[in-house]
Amino acid sequence: MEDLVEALFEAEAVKFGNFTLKSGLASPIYFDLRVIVSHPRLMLQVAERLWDVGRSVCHSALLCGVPYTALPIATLMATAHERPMLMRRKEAKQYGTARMLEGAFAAGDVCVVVEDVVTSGSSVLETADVLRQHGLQVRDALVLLDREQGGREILAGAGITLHSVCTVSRLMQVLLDRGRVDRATVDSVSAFISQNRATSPPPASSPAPSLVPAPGGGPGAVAQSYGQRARLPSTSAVASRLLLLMEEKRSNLCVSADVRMAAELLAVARAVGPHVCLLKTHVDALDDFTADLPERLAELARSHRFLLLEDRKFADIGHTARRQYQGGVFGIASWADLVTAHAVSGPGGLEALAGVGVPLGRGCLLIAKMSSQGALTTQGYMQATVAMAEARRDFVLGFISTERVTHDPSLLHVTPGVKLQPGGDDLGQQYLTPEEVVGRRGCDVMVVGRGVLEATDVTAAARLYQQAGWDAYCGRLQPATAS
Ligand SMILES: O=c1ccn([C@@H]2O[C@H](COP(=O)(O)O)[C@@H](O)[C@H]2O)c(=O)[nH]1
Repeated sequence: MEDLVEALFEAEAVKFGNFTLKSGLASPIYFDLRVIVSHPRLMLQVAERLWDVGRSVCHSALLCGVPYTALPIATLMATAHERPMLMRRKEAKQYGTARMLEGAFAAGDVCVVVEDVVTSGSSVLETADVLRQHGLQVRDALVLLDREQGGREILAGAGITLHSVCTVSRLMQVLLDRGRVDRATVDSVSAFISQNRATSPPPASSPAPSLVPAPGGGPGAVAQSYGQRARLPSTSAVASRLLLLMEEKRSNLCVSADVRMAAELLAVARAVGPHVCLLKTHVDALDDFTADLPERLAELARSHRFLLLEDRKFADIGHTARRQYQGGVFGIASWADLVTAHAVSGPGGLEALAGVGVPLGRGCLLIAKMSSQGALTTQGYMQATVAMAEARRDFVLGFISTERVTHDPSLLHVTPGVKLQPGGDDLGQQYLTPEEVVGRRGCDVMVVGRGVLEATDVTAAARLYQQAGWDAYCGRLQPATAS
């Protein structure tokens, strides 16, 4: 191991100086393991040492390298030890199969994640999430270098054991013993490491929410209670209504009542009513919609204290969207507290919807990031959606999204694709757990459809999800605000 550390130093994979990290922190040490592709012997050495530390968990597992640096390393391990490999894409292909994961596997297969450097563990978690969403079991990750900044503990919390070839303190000791660095450098690195330990992972593709202050100061959205957020001056009336209701009912559960018949819809509303803050409908998918249905639903919503969300996903030009919202056989604006809309048509569509909804006290959730595999909601699209929401704060109370797209605590994140077991369906739906969505990603409301509807006891299933969602929420609060 000592020789490997020195070889990494020689290859300039470890550097000392003053570096600004992606997070904005100034660090006295920098690891750039990408350079090892130019050193074939070193590559082989790294792959062999990783195999050594992971031998007991790798011998019957698939291997998957975190893109990109660990991809060639995992390839060397897989070929040398004849283990099948999987390749995770960073972005789904925009043509052909649109797969996020390449290679052959079956649900239940065990896969070991391979990574070059672990800091908070977020890159390993991103890859593990994709693997788990495809039904694979991920229990172990191998890493060349553990920076000892909280990644091991965070991964353990997600059920993943980290096996490392080397830690940063061991690496510094080797370099000191071999006269490659002086004592002052060792001390500054160790001070930096101990002062910059993560306690929770940042959500995928964005900075750690609990560390980001809310606009105007104070803790970020994730650390504040629903009740506190309801009372912020920037929170709209309709968002505040929902947040207070969530606090009062101790529920961040939205059941998606995707049924075919009106009687079934009413039965679901009755069965889950006490356990939800929102009931989501697709009234255009009912075989027997009648004009009296909305009032019967609204009556149940009043008696059980939940709001109605019609998941209409408006996407047309303003002139048409206005008619679809206000008129037609469904008369959505007259009964749905909230609706969903795509940002794809630009601000005109939203303006038209707001023109109808605001005078009626209604709200809108803009669709920022869909749950389905290969969704075209890219980072740029998500940012543009947030900008559009910010311009119509009187109407837009938040987003439909599988991750937080803003740290503003007065905007809500409502997340579909939730089940107690991660996985997916055969048409691209992808499921995350309540703990992942609410606890780790910091989303606010979880949308559960088939997870509840396909249960033999719908009420008991709703109660179970309500508890899981609430526990995940309490777990992310600052101690002073947890209830
Ligand atoms: O990105 C999205 C947006 C909306 N949905 C809707 O949520 C439910 C999910 O149902 P499950 O049975 O839990 O899969 C469904 O009504 C979708 O239209 C979504 O899944 N993803």
